[in-house]
Amino acid sequence: MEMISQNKSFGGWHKQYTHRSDVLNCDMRFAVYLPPQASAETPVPVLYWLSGLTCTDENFMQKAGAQRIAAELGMAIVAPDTSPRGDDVADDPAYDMGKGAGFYLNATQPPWSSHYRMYDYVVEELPALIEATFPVTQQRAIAGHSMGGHGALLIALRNPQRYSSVSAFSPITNPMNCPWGQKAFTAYLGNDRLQWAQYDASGLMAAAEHKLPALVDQGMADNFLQEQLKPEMLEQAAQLSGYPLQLRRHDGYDHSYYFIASFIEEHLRFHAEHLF
Ligand SMILES: N[C@@H](CCC(=O)N[C@@H](CSC=O)C(=O)NCC(=O)O)C(=O)O
Repeated sequence: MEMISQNKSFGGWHKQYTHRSDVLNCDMRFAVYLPPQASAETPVPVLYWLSGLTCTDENFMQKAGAQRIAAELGMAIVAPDTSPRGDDVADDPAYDMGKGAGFYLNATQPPWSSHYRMYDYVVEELPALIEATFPVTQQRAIAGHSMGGHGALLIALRNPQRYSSVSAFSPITNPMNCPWGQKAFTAYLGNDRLQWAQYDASGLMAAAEHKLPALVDQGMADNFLQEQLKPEMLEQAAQLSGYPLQLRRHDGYDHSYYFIASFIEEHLRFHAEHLF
């Protein structure tokens, strides 16, 4: 693992690293924010942030303004990339397929299956590396935006024992029934809808038994709201299983990081309630 940048921020440190990923079979980059409290004597819990289509580890760290509150709360934040990277990794010219669009699943179909295993990377490999390297505890929360909101929800729903809480901004809630999800699932998973269902947040929430605190914020001026995101599907799923979902709608907010920056403090404080 190699550190490629570091910046002091609110008394803590924002750092970027590259490392070899055995799961993804390529070199990867991630970012970590370590608050001032983090030390071998006082390890801190970690919030994993999953970004959306076209993003890298940088979008959240540079635009969300999360570092001030993370420093106050004593919470580390880890932001992975959104797909495998490198010259030998399959890609597609469209922004919603291939690099930058890993959808946090394990692809089963060629040419994607040789690298696209973001589910295993985020659930297993990256936390193991983070916990072996930095002064952090095994207390974890997970959050994300759009495609990353979908990733955070499905990963928390499938691994409730690994996280204390989950939150999302503008998540894709029902990828089996929206154009972004159907395109990605067909390419990465083939036509078997039983495989698709393993990665559908609404289906997973409707059937959930072990329930985590869950917060979702959705802007009502979001261009993707009706065709791609469909928060009402997650709401219906939560009603079916009695899931403790807090879904908030905000007039006038769009899909951008201006929306995320407006409410990220509330998400960090929500996670802190359950992490500490
Ligand atoms: N057509 C756009 C689409 C890309 C986009 O809007 N990406 C969002 C996430 S959308 C769902 O996952 C994003 O977070 N963009 C990065 C940012 O910093 O705002 C395009 O190609 O630009």
